Amino acid sequence: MTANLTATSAPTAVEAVDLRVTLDGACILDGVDLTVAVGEWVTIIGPNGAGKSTLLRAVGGLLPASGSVSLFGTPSAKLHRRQRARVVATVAQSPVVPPGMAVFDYVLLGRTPYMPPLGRESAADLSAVHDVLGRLDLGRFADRPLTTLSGGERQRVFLARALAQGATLLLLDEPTSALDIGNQQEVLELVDQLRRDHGLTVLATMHELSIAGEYADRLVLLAGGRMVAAGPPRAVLTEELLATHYRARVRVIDGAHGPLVVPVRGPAEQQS
Ligand SMILES: Nc1ncnc2c1ncn2[C@@H]1O[C@H](COP(=O)(O)OP(=O)(O)OP(=O)(O)O)[C@@H](O)[C@H]1O
Repeated sequence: MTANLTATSAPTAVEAVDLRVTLDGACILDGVDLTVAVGEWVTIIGPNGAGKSTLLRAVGGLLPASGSVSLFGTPSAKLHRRQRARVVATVAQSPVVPPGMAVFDYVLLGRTPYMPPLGRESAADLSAVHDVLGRLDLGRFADRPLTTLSGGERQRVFLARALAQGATLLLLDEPTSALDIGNQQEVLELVDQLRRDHGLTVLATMHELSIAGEYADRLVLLAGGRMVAAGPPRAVLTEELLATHYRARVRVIDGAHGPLVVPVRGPAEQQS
């Protein structure tokens, strides 16, 4: 089991203990302990295949895992699907977009946990969607097919659906992977603002290390299904840890909002 990540005595949004996931006979998560305080932003980093998405999905109850997960003090196993959906919203790496579906209808899907089975949306559901579209400056896109939006606009719609769900824990799997650098910053600033305005808790995965460190309160470094480091960005984004676990040659520079990780080439003789 890896070291516990408990950093504060604040109420916890996520408490995962000895989380293990085996898929097709392969051990993908190998005993991970993770605590995320209410209102905190924790980002999971690590090389390709480290188990980042698997950890996020296990926390969200989207795949079977052994060990235990509690969400806001309630064992996740005791939450029915609809109850869990009111607490935690997941934005997948590439959400499936039903062809031709308009933005409004897509965001309305976020209200499913509040609708009776086979029932229709209520006035409160419609009002919640209008509200969230307004807050995210998406009102003008309401009738547009989602597939016609740009990557950045679409990412805002995915967040809108998660917010319409009313959940206070956001699980974001590489929320910026399809975005240019400007849109990356815009989307992450938006998440941070929503976090501050609405007391959301954020657990994300990310490959952009400098950006990960600028926005997260704490980073978790996964490698081979194990947590190999965790703590404030300055403690995790070190040249030594990144060389060991990413096999990356980098320089880490002090930035105003956290360490900045700059990839550097090796000496010329090593490149031929
Ligand atoms: N159904 C499955 N059967 C066997 N192995 C699987 C299955 N699903 C995922 N894996 C493996 O689990 C490992 C972890 O996958 P995961 O997607 O969690 O990694 P990741 O850290 O998010 O990777 P990336 O950064 O590339 O997105 C990978 O080696 C992947 O091939």
